[in-house]
Amino acid sequence: MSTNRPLVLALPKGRILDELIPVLERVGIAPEPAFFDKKARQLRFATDVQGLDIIRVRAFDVATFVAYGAAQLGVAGADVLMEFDYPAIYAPIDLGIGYCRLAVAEPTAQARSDDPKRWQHVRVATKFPNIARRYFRARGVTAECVKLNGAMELAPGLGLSRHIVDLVSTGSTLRANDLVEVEQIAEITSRLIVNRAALKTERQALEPWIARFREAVDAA
Ligand SMILES: Nc1ncnc2c1ncn2[C@@H]1O[C@H](COP(=O)(O)OP(=O)(O)OP(=O)(O)O)[C@@H](O)[C@H]1O
Ligand SMILES: O=P(O)(O)OC[C@H]1O[C@H](OP(=O)(O)OP(=O)(O)O)[C@H](O)[C@@H]1O
Repeated sequence: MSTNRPLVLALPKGRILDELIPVLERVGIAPEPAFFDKKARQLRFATDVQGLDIIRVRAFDVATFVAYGAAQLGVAGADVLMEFDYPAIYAPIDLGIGYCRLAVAEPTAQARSDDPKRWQHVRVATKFPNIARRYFRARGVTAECVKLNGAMELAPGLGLSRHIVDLVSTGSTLRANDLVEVEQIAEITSRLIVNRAALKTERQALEPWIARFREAVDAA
């Protein structure tokens, strides 16, 4: 079965976007000019490909749009995919962009005497409570997670938690806030994601896109 509605590709509006633009070029998708204007209020964009639109949403919301089938395709960080763990999402291709790592950090002074092997119960401020809980549970540690949407680095200094779980790339945010990475949870890159049900019902339309993204990554 196939439908005539346009395919929707959900892309994150933040930092991954700059790295995505050359990938889109290699795949052969040219969005309408307004897509490149970060100040534009438009959220849905036509492309030079008939029957393919792009939506620009928050990084976490890419996974939600694709999981619910509102978008058939998307690009999401492995951090977002691990946090939601949506069974409806298939993530076939590592695009090799948006590299960072997910880590446990704590104040530099605390790290001098703290021994991670002795942790039994930790309170953690994080944007990723599910990942953090799973990670600590696997280590036999009970984690009480305080969900924040940003600026986790403030939490230890203000007594909200002794540890944070956050994304780190250059490490400059940790350094600027007197924190140090003590454990790495996962290496993160962004993936092409596909709604599993759509892959069955709209296979003919979707499979060529998966192949083109794969070729674009192999050619990079
Ligand atoms: N240093 C980094 N910090 C945060 N995210 C990074 C970093 N490097 C790469 N990433 C990737 O970028 C994604 C965050 O993208 P984006 O900048 O759009 O979101 P945000 O601005 O942090 O969040 P929001 O959309 O809620 O404002 C992460 O999910 C991760 O996969
Ligand atoms: O190691 P670095 O290169 O310093 O990058 C890490 C920082 O970048 C991210 O924050 P972001 O800028 O996305 O803001 P947010 O905390 O509001 O999401 C992340 O949450 C860290 O704070």
